[in-house]
Amino acid sequence: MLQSSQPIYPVAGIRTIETAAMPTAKPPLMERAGRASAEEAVRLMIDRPGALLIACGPGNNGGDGFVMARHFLQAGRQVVVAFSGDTAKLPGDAKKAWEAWRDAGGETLSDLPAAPPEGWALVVDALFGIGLQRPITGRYAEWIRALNALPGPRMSIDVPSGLCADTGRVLGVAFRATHTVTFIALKPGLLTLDGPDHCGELVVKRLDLDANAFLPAPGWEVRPALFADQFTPRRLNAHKGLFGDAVIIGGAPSMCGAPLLAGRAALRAGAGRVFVGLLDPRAPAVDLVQPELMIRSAEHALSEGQAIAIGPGLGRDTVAADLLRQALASDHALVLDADALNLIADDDTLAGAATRRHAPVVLTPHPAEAARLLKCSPDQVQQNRLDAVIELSRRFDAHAVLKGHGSLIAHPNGRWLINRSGNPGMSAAGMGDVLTGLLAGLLAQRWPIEAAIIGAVHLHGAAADLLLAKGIGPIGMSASELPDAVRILLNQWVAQHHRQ
Ligand SMILES: NC(=O)C1=CN([C@@H]2O[C@H](COP(=O)(O)OP(=O)(O)OC[C@H]3O[C@@H](n4cnc5c(N)ncnc54)[C@H](OP(=O)(O)O)[C@@H]3O)[C@@H](O)[C@H]2O)[C@@H](O)CC1
Ligand SMILES: [K+]
Repeated sequence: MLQSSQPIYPVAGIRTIETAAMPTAKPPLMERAGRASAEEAVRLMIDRPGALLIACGPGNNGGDGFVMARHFLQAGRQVVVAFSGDTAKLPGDAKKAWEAWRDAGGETLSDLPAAPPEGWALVVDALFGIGLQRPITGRYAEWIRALNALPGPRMSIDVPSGLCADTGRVLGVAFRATHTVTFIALKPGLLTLDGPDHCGELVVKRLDLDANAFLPAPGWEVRPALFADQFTPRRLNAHKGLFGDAVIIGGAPSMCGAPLLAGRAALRAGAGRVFVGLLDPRAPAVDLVQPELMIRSAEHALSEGQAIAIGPGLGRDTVAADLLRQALASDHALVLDADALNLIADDDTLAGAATRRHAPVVLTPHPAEAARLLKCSPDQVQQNRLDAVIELSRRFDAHAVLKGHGSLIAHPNGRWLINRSGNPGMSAAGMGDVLTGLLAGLLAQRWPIEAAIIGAVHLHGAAADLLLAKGIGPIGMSASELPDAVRILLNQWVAQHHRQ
């Protein structure tokens, strides 16, 4: 079954939902959060006898930890709680949770104890959640480093402490969880930049709240269910004309590999025909590995096709700029990648032509290209990837994909998504060209623009995950291996969808 997508809220949205739900919530939300954490912890401690350690912080995240500790104490499990703050300064709900823990007979240590000889059954991080305001220093930083050094499973409550829940940045130092239980809904920072490295396995506990009923979700996690409408089985009486023509433009001298990779990906995504227009006058007339690709001069190829992707290996000279101008003037859906993005970043006239286009435009930058387009540094883009992709989409009135782990997609209508497929095997040359080709291939088959973008981004990562599962990578995974995996997945998903 194709799992449905989950909503994503920045911290401000989670706060709005909490504030609306809190007055009537029975049992209170913190009780639900502590209980949900305890249930998840039980699963992680199967076959792990002995004590668990819960490190509690000075806010409500710590409160969740005290509730969780009380559940284990009452169930007769040995649990050790460390809290270095002043209980008198705990916020209301957390103070009640500490009192209930104390009244149940729980003891609170003011420093981390030494681990028992057999190790902890589980280490729980209830130090900071969505209220983290600044980099962690001093005693809390020491605690996090010490906890990270412990063997065995490590669970974070709501957010790994030290991770910014909105951006995925590490503020000072962050707890490295093997499991994270997050409440109400996903948050962007858990899914992009350094978030996935710190969350481990991520589980959402909704606390019996329907978040969308309180506040419509601004963002969504990418899942195949979002583009499954396009999974049409092919009629027996099909012919290539039904599946459209994709056009890839690029390949200046010494850079022909990039558009050829994109072309192969477009074929594997199912395009009826793929034209590759190369700028290099001495380019080979045929791709001997993929002779189905129809290699043309760039000018010639531009007159073909239903969907155009321009940029892989394009170069930035006047010939390239002129081709980009022609592509922008066409009526077709247009994917801009690599040097096409760099040209637009450097030339206001080209940027204006991209922004004013009637047919859809998709920008697919990596962080450095995004920085050039936004006239800032790659670091600034990475500091807040979500804001960056939304700003790109707004500024160019275009669809934007910001690549990198936890790729982000923003549409001109304001909707955004985060993709979770993919792995470090994709940190290799040519992977971006494959994404560009997939997009062109799906657009050529007349997938609606949003479905094509979401589908291409997800397939791209899922194909790499399939290779990884077969032992092909992450080390040494290469871009030319991806298109075959894309084909397998796409056919599987279409068949699966029609069996349901
Ligand atoms: N609200 C609800 O309904 C529910 C909330 N729930 C739970 O509450 C969590 C949010 O709780 P929260 O708002 O109290 O924030 P939290 O993450 O505990 O941290 C705030 C404390 O940390 C401090 N502090 C911050 N940064 C610091 C730093 N770098 N270094 C040192 N101190 C720092 C900050 O101090 P201050 O900035 O005021 O000096 C304040 O004392 C949420 O993630 C979920 O787990 C669930 O129970 C469900 C219901
Ligand atoms: K935490």
